[in-house]
Amino acid sequence: MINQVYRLVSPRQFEVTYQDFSLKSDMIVVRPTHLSICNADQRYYTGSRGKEAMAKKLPMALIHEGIGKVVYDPKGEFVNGTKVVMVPNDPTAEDSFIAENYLRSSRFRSSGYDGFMQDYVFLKRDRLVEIPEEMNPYVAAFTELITIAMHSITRFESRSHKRRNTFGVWGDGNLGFIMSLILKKKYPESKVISFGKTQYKLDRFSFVDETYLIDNIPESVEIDHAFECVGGLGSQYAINQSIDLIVPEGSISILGVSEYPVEINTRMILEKGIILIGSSRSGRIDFQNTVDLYKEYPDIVDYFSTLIGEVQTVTSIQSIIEAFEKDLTSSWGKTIMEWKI
Ligand SMILES: NC(=O)C1=CN([C@@H]2O[C@H](COP(=O)(O)OP(=O)(O)OC[C@H]3O[C@@H](n4cnc5c(N)ncnc54)[C@H](OP(=O)(O)O)[C@@H]3O)[C@@H](O)[C@H]2O)C=CC1
Ligand SMILES: O=C(CO)[C@H](O)[C@H](O)COP(=O)(O)O
Ligand SMILES: [Zn+2]
Repeated sequence: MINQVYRLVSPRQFEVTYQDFSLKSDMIVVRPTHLSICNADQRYYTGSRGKEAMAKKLPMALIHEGIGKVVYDPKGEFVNGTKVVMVPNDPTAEDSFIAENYLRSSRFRSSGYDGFMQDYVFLKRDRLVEIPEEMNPYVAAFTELITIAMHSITRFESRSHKRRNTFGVWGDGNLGFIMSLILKKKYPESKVISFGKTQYKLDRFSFVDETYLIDNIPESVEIDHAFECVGGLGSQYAINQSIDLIVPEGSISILGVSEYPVEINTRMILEKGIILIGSSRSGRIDFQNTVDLYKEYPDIVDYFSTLIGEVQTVTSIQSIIEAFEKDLTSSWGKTIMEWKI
């Protein structure tokens, strides 16, 4: 069958390409229904990813957050119409110690390899996870971002000491909101403190114990473990602030992506014996754990729905551009594309 793939060819410019795909393969065919824009996609769309990376990775279809419906399963295990979340990481090897998303041989969609902006996505059998039939599709669309927080919490749990009285989460955007919410659900007895730059954003974090603007933190505040969900240059300030507020031997999980290296206070990392935990992307197990989380705490999906920002129906390349432009000017939440092209 001939598939249409919508690829970014240069900043703000998409082109359709046609790919022949044999239905005789073992791949499952999924029709995307709801796609969600990540900051990483925006860095390619706007060209801020840097010349070298742009030259190396383009042309490619963007988007690694999305859901769809199964339209063809050669083995018939998935009934046609089954709603699934698609896993963007594509491992080519296994390792007993290194998770699939850290193997250098793995491919990741919309980072040098075509993402979900296609008429149909062809996936290996373990690269999709069924979602609850009745689930809000606009929330389900950004499940991948939720798996990022789930994955980093799994890493934190196996690497940090067990005193978890107080968590500090830096970032008053999408990932900071998701991280704060999951920590509060998983550790109801712990205090969760969210740190941000903008009061009206922090006002949405109604479920945490305390929120602070980063330039107005009382001296008495201290935390056992930190999660940095900021990215860019702001991550430098956030990491250093968390180093200052952390109790010795705590952990700092770093999730924010920075285009350039940032300067951090290594002297105090040493003096306090801090454990730094880098966390990037996620794998199939994190998607399964996230769907299980939706089932265990159905109210969490309602909280996540406050992150639905712009919704754009996509029927043409022009409407893809409109979605990315709206996302750039939106001050809160995720931009979702209803994929009807
Ligand atoms: N590790 C991974 O696998 C993944 C990483 N990411 C990365 O995580 C980062 C956050 O993503 P997302 O939440 O979607 O982005 P957002 O832009 O929605 O959130 C970042 C927020 O942090 C705020 N901020 C800036 N500086 C500080 C500071 N010093 N302290 C506290 N908050 C601050 C920003 O405010 P303002 O806008 O006013 O500056 C913004 O509200 C990005 O770098 C993204 O690329 C995303 C997905 C996966
Ligand atoms: O968003 C992400 C995962 O959800 C990662 O930040 C993204 O994959 C980084 O990719 P790149 O190296 O292409 O910027
Ligand atoms: Zn992402």
